[in-house]
Amino acid sequence: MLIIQGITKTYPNGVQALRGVDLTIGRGLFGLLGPNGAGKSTLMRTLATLQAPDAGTVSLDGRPVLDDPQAHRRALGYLPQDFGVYPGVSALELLDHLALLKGITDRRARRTQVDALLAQTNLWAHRKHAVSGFSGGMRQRFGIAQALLGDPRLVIVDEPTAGLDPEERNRFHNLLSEIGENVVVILSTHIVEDVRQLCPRMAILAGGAVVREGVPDALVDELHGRVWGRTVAKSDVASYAARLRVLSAQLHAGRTRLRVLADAAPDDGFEPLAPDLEDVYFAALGTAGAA
Ligand SMILES: Nc1ncnc2c1ncn2[C@@H]1O[C@H](COP(=O)(O)OP(=O)(O)OP(=O)(O)O)[C@@H](O)[C@H]1O
Repeated sequence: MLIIQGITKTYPNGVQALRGVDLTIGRGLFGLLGPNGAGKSTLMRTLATLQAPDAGTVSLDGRPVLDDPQAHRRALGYLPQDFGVYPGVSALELLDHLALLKGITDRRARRTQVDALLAQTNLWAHRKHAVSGFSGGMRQRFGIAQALLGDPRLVIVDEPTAGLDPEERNRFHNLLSEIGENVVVILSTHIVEDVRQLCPRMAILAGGAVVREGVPDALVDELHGRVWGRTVAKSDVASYAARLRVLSAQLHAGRTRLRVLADAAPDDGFEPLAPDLEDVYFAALGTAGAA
């Protein structure tokens, strides 16, 4: 169990990236959803003990994390947003090296673990190839292999599926959900679909604060009867947006499909829609999604 209380962070340039974040996160995949700049990476780096917050506490299984980062790091796996690798070094060599850095000094134990992780992440056949030449999906799977070194109790993955093609993304999802059976996994992302597919619990972060938290299906149910749709001419979108709470405005065959949040049909042209997680996301952000 990971308990985050009152985490705040203001950068030296005055940007208040986190404004008192409280979250309690149990075993399994937890989705942390938020737009660019919401503070997700700042929170992930804080949990990874790579930067200190101005205030707040974090505990993992009852033990304080920020007081003793060194000890905590051994229980932690982290796949950062930008994962750099040394050019020309094979997956096997690099993973072995990272295992050593993580304190797995016994040669035999290290080899056993490295081999098992390369197999688990479906990279065994590529173990002698340079990671720098891997495809995006293989690289991210390697990122998971290194994050799992040392059997961490908490695994943090920051925007891991950006740039992956659908097949690679699927494969990566399966790997993540497998891992989530045993440990706390925090998946930070701006992709609603990732959270919908993978996470039994989630939170939405916006402007450095948690604006929504819970079970995705329950959050969707709360919007039942409040989401309305209408197809309009592109030129009319602005006038609808001025008087209604537009959740999203998406082009469809040259016209615009509006999804609106309202307690009753705004006018006769609107039909009731089944809410989805994207509606929850945009309702929480209080802004319209991309047209
Ligand atoms: N080192 C830094 N110095 C100053 N400001 C920063 C720094 N890192 C992040 N910020 C600012 O803090 C805010 C939160 O950034 P953060 O990277 O945590 O958000 P994010 O939700 O992860 O977004 P993204 O998906 O774009 O990474 C942003 O306004 C960002 O510009």
